[in-house]
Formats: sequence, structure tokens, C-alpha cells
Amino acid sequence: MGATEHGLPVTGGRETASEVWRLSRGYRLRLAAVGLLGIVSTGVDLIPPVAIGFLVDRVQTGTADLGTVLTVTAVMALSALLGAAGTAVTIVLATRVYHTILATLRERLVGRAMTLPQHRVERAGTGDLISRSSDDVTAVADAAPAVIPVLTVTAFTIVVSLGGLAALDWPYAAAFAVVLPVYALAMRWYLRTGPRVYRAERAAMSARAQQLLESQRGYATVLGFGLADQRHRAVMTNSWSVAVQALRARTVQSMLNARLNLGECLSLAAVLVVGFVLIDHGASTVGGATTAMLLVLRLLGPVNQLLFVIDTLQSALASLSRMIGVVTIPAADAADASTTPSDLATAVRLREVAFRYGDGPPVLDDIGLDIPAGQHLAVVGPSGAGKTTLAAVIAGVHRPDAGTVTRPRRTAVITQEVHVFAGTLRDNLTLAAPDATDRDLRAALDTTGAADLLDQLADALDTVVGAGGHPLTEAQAQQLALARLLLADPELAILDEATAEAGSAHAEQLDRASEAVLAGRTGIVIAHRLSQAATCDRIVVMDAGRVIETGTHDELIAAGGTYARLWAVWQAGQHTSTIR
Ligand SMILES: Nc1ncnc2c1ncn2[C@@H]1O[C@H](COP(=O)(O)OP(=O)(O)OP(=O)(O)O)[C@@H](O)[C@H]1O
Repeated sequence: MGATEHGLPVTGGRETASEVWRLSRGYRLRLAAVGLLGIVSTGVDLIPPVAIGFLVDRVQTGTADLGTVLTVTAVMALSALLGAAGTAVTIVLATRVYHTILATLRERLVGRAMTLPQHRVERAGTGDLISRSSDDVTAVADAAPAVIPVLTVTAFTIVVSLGGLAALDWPYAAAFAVVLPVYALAMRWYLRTGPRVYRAERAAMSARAQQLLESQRGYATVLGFGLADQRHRAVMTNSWSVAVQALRARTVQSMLNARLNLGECLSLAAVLVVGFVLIDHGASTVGGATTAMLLVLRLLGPVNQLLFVIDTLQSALASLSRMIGVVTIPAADAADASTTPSDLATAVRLREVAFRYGDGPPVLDDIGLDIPAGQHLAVVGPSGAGKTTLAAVIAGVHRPDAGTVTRPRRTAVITQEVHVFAGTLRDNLTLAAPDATDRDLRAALDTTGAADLLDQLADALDTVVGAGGHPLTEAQAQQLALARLLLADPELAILDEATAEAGSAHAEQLDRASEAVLAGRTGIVIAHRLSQAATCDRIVVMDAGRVIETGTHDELIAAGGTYARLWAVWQAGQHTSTIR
């Protein structure tokens, strides 16, 4: 399986083929029936050239009368009708099987994407995953109208027509066969060039999707920092890259076209020359040569189409290998290896943990930490100390570059960006606990201090919130997230909530809600207000990615270090600013 260090994997040809074969299980009999119908339909399609050749000979020998012409016309019309009907049914049946298999693949892709460890998706970029389950699925689905008719019918037409040519007179088949290397060379060139160009096109599309997604997600930041122009330029650069790659792909198609035209010209000329020589030597009739020319003309279409389908097929295969790349990520990687069931005494254990974003400077350095089950730990420190990163590494969002992390299997985290899902309030809560009753939901909202929210909403739990629904304040969204976490009932809860103005009613409300949510479970609080830290069992002070102090509130105050200084500042009335 090919995989870039940071990207999601892409399968090779063999893996893709064997996965498609596995996916076709249950449809193979239907596929065989479709194949048989395809052979019969294309066989019937060969009747008109033979009938025209027969008519030409009759006219040449002066034995054609009106009855012969009418009979030949009727036979041609009937065979054309039967052939078209058979082909249409073949295409419909094949398309149905194709889309059913594709739907199964998409379901598996989405299923696997949902179970991928978050760090894997974060590192590759959410845009890549979205592009694989949208752009790539579309590319594979869009290939159906072109690929299925041609693949199911063309291959048979080639075999049956070549057989017909050989039966007519072997030199005709030989003349066509001599030109085949031209097609073989065209195919070889194309197979070498095409996939690379298409993969680059798809990758450029992924990058553009990622760029757009990031701009939309960080909309508030983009506006707040006046980054609109910069983001616009970045999206333009990506769009230009997509355009360049698309142009390359279309150029390759045009060059393939030129090669196909050459093959067409050579094969018609070869059969014409052979026909002339055979008739000159009395070895063939004009009718025979006519049939041969018509058969070759029939062959040229499918041969060209097959090469063009290979073009679409290459593009679809590039997408397919990206989709299957996600589906076949080994289960060991899908389940986060660093998660182990907690032992009874220690819920979280970190040993020599180091982490950096990409090639950037170390953000966490040699972190060692033990959190006994049931303990509430506060992490404090100046902005940029690495608190959020530490929370993300413990939660499994980021995988450490060095060291080990052990945490309970049921770990939940509330990040600074609380997401309200578009749907009812009930939907938002039952995400975490599908079996929860309305009573449970109300109790959870009550615990997080959001009971009055229900009173404000006309449809109570059935009120639509999130995008397009009833707008929730930031504090309400955080209360909702805390209620969701309460319902999920994890062994370890990590709270890295957005800051609320210290001393404000919201801050006190959220502090109380956080305490209620953490009761009876292990908790890590990224403390943006020192009031949060003071109520925790133990405090870890971080600076520049390292733990510089640890102890209880009283111990750290008595030690007179960084925490004591922070606390003094806090106490001295810096209540309007937050510790970040
Ligand atoms: N996604 C990212 N990519 C690159 N660097 C990052 C990323 N996220 C954070 N950093 C950097 O890592 C360092 C630690 O950031 P982190 O957010 O963990 O600190 P923090 O202590 O939580 O700060 P704050 O209190 O402001 O949230 C900072 O220098 C920050 O710029």
C-alpha cells in the first residue's frame, strides 16, 4: 500500500483488484449473466456487415431482385433491433451491479473514516478524507456511463469481429493484426503517463478542498485578523494548481487521440490493400471485401472506445485506489494502539512524551505524568506553553513523536471549538447516548446549568439548533457540550473549554458545570482561569512544552514558584484577564 508519511494511504493495483473482487461477492452470478447477454448482443450486431457483403455480391453477379433486397433489409433491421435491445439491457443490468458495489464501498469508506484515530485524519487533513468520500466517489460513479457499456460490449465486439474477419479470409484478420502494435504502443504510453497525471489532478483537488474547508472553519479568525486577502490568494493558488493539472490531463487525452487516429488510418489502409490484392487474385469477392471493411470499421469504434475507456478507467481507478486506501487501513491502525484499558489505580500515564507539529519546534518535551483514577488534574501555564497540545496528545488527537501515552478506552474531550450539530437539541445530546430518555437529557442539562435553556425554547428538546436553527450563545453551546459529555459518561474527561471572562456570571456558571461533569470520574482541566485550577486535586504548571511544577494548590503556593506568582497576580485583582 502506497502512503505518504502524513497522507492517507493509496492502494496499488493488486490490492485494489483484490478488494474489488471481495466487494463483488454476492454479485458474481449476475455479472456472469450480464457477460453472456453482452456476447449474444454483440454477435447479433455483426449480422448487418455480412448481409451487406452478401447483397453487394448479388448485385455484382446480377442475381439481386427486390425480394433479396427486402429480405436483407428486414434481416438487418431485425438484428439491429435485437442487438440494441440486448445491449441496452446489458448496460442497465451492469450499471445496477456497478452502483450497488460502489454504494457498498462508500459505506465501508465512511464507516472506516469514522473509526480512524483522530490524529491520523488530522495529520492527513480532513479535506483529503472529504475529497475521497465526495470527489473520488463522484469520479468513480461518473465513470459508469462511459465504462460499463464499453467494457461489457466492446471486448466481445473485438473478439467476435476478429473471429468474423478470420472466418471471411485470414489475410483480412492478419492485416488488422499487423496494425495492432500501434494500438499496443499507444496503450503502453498511456498507461505510463495517464495514472500519474490523474493522481496529480486528484491530489490538487484534495488540497483545494482542504484549503476551502480551513478558510470556512476559521471564518471568524479570517475576518478577525483581516486574513481574507491572504486566504483568497491561497485558494487562488490551489485553484490554479487544479487548473494546471486538469490541463495536463486533457493534453494527455489529446495525445492519445492522435495515436488512435493514426491506428485507424493504418488499419483501414491495410485492409483496403489486402482486399485489392485478394480480389485481383480471385481469392475474394467485392462483397467479401465490403464485409471485411465494414467489420474493420465496426472494430475501430470499439478499439478506440476501449482506449478511451481506459482513459476514464485510469481516472476512476486513481480515485478507487484512494477510496480503497482508506477502507483497507489495518484495524490495528484504526483502533488507536496507545489506548489501553485503564488499570484500577492509574487512569492516565505519560512517559517521555515529545511532540512537534510537522517540522516545527518541539511543543511537548519529555513529559511524564501519572493521573490516578478519579483525580482531577489542572494544567496551567502561559499562552503557547503546550497545554492544548498536551490535552490533544492525551486524548489521542495527536500521536506523540516519542514516548508512550496510556489512557482509558472511554475518553472524551471538549475542545475550545465546541460544535453544535445541525439538528434538534435532542439529536445533539443523544449523539453521545442514543438510549438516553428525555428525563436523562433534562437531568444532564440541569446539571450543567442549562435547564433554563429548555424553558426559552419553544419546542424544548425538539428545537432545531445549530446551522439554520435556533442560535445558541457560546456559553450555551459549552453547556450543551458538557451535558453531552455527561451523557457519554466517559472514564476520563478532558476539558479544554474556550475562555469565559474571568469573574463573569458565565465563568462561574461554567466552572460549576465543569465540576459537576467531572464528579466521579478522572478529569483533566486545561485551566484558563486560575479559579478552575484551585478546585482541582492537583496542578501541573507548564512552560515551553515542559512540566515545571506539580503539586496541590496549597503545596504550590507554599513553594513560592511560578504558580504562586500567577496566583498572586490573580488574587491581586487581575480578574478581568484570563490566564492563557
Ligand atoms: N496546529 C498547529 N500547528 C502548528 N503549531 C501549532 C498548532 N497548534 C499549536 N501550535 C503551536 O504549539 C505551541 C503550543 O500551543 P498550544 O495551543 O498547545 O498552547 P497552549 O498552552 O494551549 O496555549 P493557549 O493557552 O493559548 O491555548 C504554540 O507555539 C502554538 O503556536
